[in-house]
Order: sequence, then C-alpha cells, then structure tokens
Amino acid sequence: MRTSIATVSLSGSLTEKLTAAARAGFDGVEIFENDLLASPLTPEEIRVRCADLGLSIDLYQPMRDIEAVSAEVFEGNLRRARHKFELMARLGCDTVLVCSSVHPLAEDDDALAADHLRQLAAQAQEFGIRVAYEALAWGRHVSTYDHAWRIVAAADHPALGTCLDSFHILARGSDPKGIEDIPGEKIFFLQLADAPLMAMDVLQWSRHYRCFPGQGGFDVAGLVRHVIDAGYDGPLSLEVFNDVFRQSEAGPTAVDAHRSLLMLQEAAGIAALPERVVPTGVAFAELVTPDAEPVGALLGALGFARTARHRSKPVDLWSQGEARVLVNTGPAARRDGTQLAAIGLESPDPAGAARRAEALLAPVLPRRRAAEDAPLDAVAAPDGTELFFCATDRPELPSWTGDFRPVAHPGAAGHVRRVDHLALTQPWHQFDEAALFHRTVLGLHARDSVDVADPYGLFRSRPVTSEDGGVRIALSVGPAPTDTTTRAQHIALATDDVVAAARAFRAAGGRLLAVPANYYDDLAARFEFVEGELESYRELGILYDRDPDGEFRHCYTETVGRVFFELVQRDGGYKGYGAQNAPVRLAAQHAQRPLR
Ligand SMILES: O=C(O)c1ccc(O)c(O)c1
Ligand SMILES: [Mg+2]
Repeated sequence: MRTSIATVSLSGSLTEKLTAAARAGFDGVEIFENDLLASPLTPEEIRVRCADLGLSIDLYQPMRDIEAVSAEVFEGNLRRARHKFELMARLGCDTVLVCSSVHPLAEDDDALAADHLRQLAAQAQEFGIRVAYEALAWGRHVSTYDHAWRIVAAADHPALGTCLDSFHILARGSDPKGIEDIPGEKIFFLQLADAPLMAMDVLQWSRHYRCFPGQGGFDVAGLVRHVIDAGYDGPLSLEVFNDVFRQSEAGPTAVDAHRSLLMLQEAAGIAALPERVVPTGVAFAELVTPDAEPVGALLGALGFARTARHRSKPVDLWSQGEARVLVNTGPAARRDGTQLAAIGLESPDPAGAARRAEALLAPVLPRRRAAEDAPLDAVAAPDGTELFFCATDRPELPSWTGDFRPVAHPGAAGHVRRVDHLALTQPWHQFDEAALFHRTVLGLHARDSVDVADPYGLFRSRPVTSEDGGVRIALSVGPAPTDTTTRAQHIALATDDVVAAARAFRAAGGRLLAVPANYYDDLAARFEFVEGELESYRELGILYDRDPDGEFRHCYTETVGRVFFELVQRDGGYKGYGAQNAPVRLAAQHAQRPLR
C-alpha cells in the first residue's frame, strides 16, 4: 500500500522533513499546518518541492473546532474553512482533516454536528476537497471512532468521510472490529501510531509518547487488518507526536518510521518481505582497540587463548569454548577507542538474512572488507554496530574463519563456554528504533523493558533474544550520553561455575569489580545459602539473583575503554539478566571510574 507520514512526526524545517520522508521511501506526506505556516516557501513552491521529491500531499491538517456550535460561530468557521480550502487548492492537496471539537461552547448535539459537517463538506466540494472527520480521544462530545462515523453517516455527503487514527481508537480501548461496519469508501484516511501502555491523561499521552507501530504496546497491525477488511485502500500514514523524535535527526527517524510500516504490512498480511532468518548463536564479538595489550591481558586472564591472526589485517582471534572475540587494532580503533564494533551472528542462511535486512532498510556493508577476504554478508545496526551473518565451520559456505591463520598457542584452559549475551548501549534517541530493528531485521523477540536506578539517572534496558536464548542482546540507554559508565558495552560470558571462573581470573592477575558489603548483608536477609557460599560471593564480588525459574550468579571485570566483561552462571531456567543487581553494579562502576 502507499505509505505516508505526517510532517509533525519529524524534526526540522518543512523542507528537511520532506527530504527525509522522500529519502526514506515514503510515497506521500500529511502536511501539518504549523509546518506550512513556519515555512518560507509559498504553497505553490511546497507543491513543486513535493512533486520533485516524488511525494504526494495526502492530507492537510488539522482543522479544529468546526462543528456543533451556534449559527453565528459556525458562520465564522465556514469563512475560516474557505481560506484553508483556497490554500489547499494552491498546495494541490485534496483531503483535509477535521478533528472533533474540544471547544467549551460546542454542543452535545449529533444532529447539529452532522448538519455543520454537511455544510462544510458542501463548501469543500466546490474546491474538489474531501473532509475527513476524526474523533480525538479527548474530544468534548465526540471521542470515539464509532461516534464520529455515526455523525458522518447521518450527514450523508459524498465529500464527507471519516479519518481513523489508531492512537485515538486504541487509547480509548474501543474495539477495532467495528471498523468493518464502516464502508471502505467512507474511510477517507488512516493515521497510524503506537504508544507504550501507560495510565495517564490521554491528551498528554498522545502529544508526547506516540511511537511508530511495533514500538509500543498496541496491536496496530490488528487494527489495520480491520481497516483493510472494511475496504480501505488509501495510504497507511504515520502520525506520531513524540518528544524524542522532535529532537532527533529527521533522516534516521524517517527510516525507522518507514521500517515500522514495512513490518506492519508484513504483520497485517498486506505485503511480504524476504523471509525472516533468525540467528542461532554468536559467532564472534569484535572489539576495536588502539592498544591490544590491556584487552589481551583481560582476555588472557579470562582463560582465552590467542588462536589465530587475520591474514592481512591487525586482527587477532581469541577463543575459548564456543566463545570468540576478535581484537582489531586497525584504523577504526585509533579513531574510536576501545569498543564493541561488530557482532558475528551464526545464521542458517547468511545471504537470506542480508536480503531481509536490506528490504528493511538496513545499510548493507561491503561484502568484502578487503579484496582477499571471504565474502561476508553484513549490515549496520542503528547505533553503527556491524552485524555479520556467519556460517562458521559449514564447508558449503564461505566462512570468516578462512581469513584467519592459526597461531601457536598454549590452549585455552578457562571456564568460559560461550557468549551468554552482548549488552549494547544505544544513543539516547535510538532506543525504540534499536528494539524494532532487532525484532524486524533479525527476527528476535523483544522482552519487557526494565528501568534501573543508576546513581546519576535512570538506566533503561530491553533484551532482544532468539527463542532458545542462543542469541541474547541487551539494548540499553543511560541517563547521560557523555558519561563513560552509562555508555559502556559489555560481553557476558557463560560459565558453569562462576566461582571457579572468578577465582581463576583473579589468580591470573585479573581485577573484579568490588561490590559493597551492604549488598551481601542484604542478600543474607533475602536468601538462604549453604555454608560458605555467601562468603565466596562477598570475597569475589559475585552478585546473585533467584526467580521461580532458576538462579543467576554473575561478576564483572574492570572496564577498558567502553568495554567490560561479565561472567555469568545460569542454573535452572533463569532467563533474566540480574536486573535486581544492576543498581549496585552501576554504582560500583561509577565508584571505580568517577565522573569527570
Ligand atoms: O493532538 C492533536 O491536537 C491532534 C491533531 C490532529 C490529529 O490528527 C490528532 O490525532 C491529534
Ligand atoms: Mg490523528
């Protein structure tokens, strides 16, 4: 279906918004009145600009407080409307949105509202314009879609229809099934927005917290299904009022927005995308670092061995069990400092995974980083992390391991089995985008987001995982974008015996994050431990959590650049990440590296 986006959903000037929408692949836009009023371009110039960008102007909005008022006030409203219709003719836009009135003098009189909307539509028709009447969730007398439709039906004018807005419908808790009772040709427009489920004033909720479909808690795809079944064939248009999007760059927001519509159409069964290829495991994590020494020392103490070196580049492969870490001291490292730059994901079909990613607007990276390298399918995540789709040790497919030559090594003798999870801190304005990206592009499941108290703000974390936990990525966003502790990324390594792993790490010269005694006094109050167990945790800085599924024990290394390691032991079916312990861990990391 055609896709459209309201200019209010993007930041910047009108021309910046239009350019971003066109580049992201939208077919059209809804022009918000304020964006037009603030633009130095004349309506004719805006029309030309849109045409040049290949965008249709699908809707002009909003017109407010029109209906169910005194005859005298309505006279004035019609005059006001005429000016807007003239403007729309200059713009080349044929549909106007009229919101249900919030005016204190509006009367609770459906017959009067219908009469006024009929007169408005008759005037619009003279300009070749259609009026789409929308129920605002906080409308004074009309606040539900079915009520708005009853008034439109009663008015019975060919230039009058209804505009459905998923936010208003779902925020009111209306049953969207009833949409199928509206004739498709009377649904003049469909606006889509999701929102996190919150108990708050609906106007504030709508104006500040809307998000793109798939990023909140509403079943927007289910609603769209009903609208399609009603016979609607107009555009799918995003109308998202969101405080974060207002501040972030329009280009990436528009891409995020368009990705959400592609995903929505797949979910609603309207359009197909290349099939989902869900990764089955972590092939490697790649660190870039200007100085291989401290990272190497840390990996060595964790029991990793340097097992291979890239044939042509300054990249070492460190291995232990199924865990592999690449340490890259190439040019990017000198630029960016020590950080987690890439993730290799084991993929059943690397080329298929890349095709889906590309269809979902992920930037595709060159297949070979150098002429002699094995071809690898890779894309960039929103935060710039490179994701490689790998087929490790599958002779029928090219493997990244072919680019590495084994080096003599003493053999890894540690307690690490594999990568348990990767924790990636997102730029503050890309948290929702990152979750949607990992869900749609990688086919991972987004779990509930948790808020954790950091001593200097709030830290939010949301895991995205494969069904069996073979891939777990914890996406997070911290309070202060410039603060190194909350920008840290980490690699969590799975072990069957975290006490032994921690002891071995310390014996090899590694330093574990020290955890305050108060934490252990509290643990003793919350849980019963076998003799000596708590003492080991206290000595080593091991944190503990238990839930009905199982137990979790974990500890942390010091941080190099932006990166630290975690050793984790999961027992039973524990699926979490020790969120209970995160405030203590964050405070300890701040204490270790005071804010500058
Ligand atoms: O918040 C508002 O006023 C507003 C305006 C126009 C819309 O289409 C809408 O859904 C909300
Ligand atoms: Mg709306």
